[in-house]
Amino acid sequence: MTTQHVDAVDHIPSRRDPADIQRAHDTGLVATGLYHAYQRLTVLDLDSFAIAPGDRHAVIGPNGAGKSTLLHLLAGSTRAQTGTITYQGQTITRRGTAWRARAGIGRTFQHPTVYPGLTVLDCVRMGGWHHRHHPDRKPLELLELVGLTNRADDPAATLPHGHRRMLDLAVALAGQPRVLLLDEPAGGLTDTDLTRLLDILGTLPGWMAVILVEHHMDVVAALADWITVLHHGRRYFDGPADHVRADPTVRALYLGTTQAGHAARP
Ligand SMILES: Nc1ncnc2c1ncn2[C@@H]1O[C@H](COP(=O)(O)OP(=O)(O)OP(=O)(O)O)[C@@H](O)[C@H]1O
Repeated sequence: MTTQHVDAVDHIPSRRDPADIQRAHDTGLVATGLYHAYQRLTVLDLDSFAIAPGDRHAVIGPNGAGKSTLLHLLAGSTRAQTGTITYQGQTITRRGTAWRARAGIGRTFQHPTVYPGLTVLDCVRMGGWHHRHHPDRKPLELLELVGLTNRADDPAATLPHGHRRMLDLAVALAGQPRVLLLDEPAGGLTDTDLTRLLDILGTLPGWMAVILVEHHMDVVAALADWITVLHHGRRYFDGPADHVRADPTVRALYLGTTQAGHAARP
């Protein structure tokens, strides 16, 4: 792929409506001036990123674009080197993952791991420990949701990859997130689990904000109302999901074809 055209694009501003951004500032999750580098490699350089309750926001882009890094910074598992993150109007830039999880920022992982030695059911209980007196769904209900009822008493470490991914989702939901960060939830799923995932995503409560990092475009299409395209850590494009998915430049960039170097950015 010819990337010169893309590399020349620097800090495309978000097209989000200022009213939506204000709503995100007041009630959602907002990152401003986020920058992260590994040694001398800049992996994320975003002027702003905002999500309000009820938003369904996908982040797509080629491998290495910085998508997971953005989720790590929002979840607190990686400390932002520069920038500010606020949640419900409060600055949380220096808060750790446990604080953010308790506050309502839940996540799944690109490479889900399980608590060693715990059963599948206990993993879900652990995910909801901070709501144990007021669970909105019982752990067994969540296992039923993700299709793992018959594995409840098995050691979680014995689950195959796709089932670990579904368990990871149940663990995240047990934490009753108000903002749910999903890192490639469809990766490696069987068709059956993929169908189940789409069903689950379709039933998430309307007030929940979801940030979806995903390569599987059917999943993006099913969930997202807004898409940000990252490339080399920068916003290459963002807009309503149907506009972004139809855009030939984005398609070319995302698919890694040579057209990306020649098509004009809209
Ligand atoms: N711990 C690390 N140390 C050094 N470089 C890293 C580290 N984690 C990520 N990177 C690099 O940062 C860049 C962005 O990685 P990131 O995982 O955020 O990309 P991504 O868009 O999620 O990619 P993918 O779609 O392949 O998961 C990549 O070049 C990656 O190799």
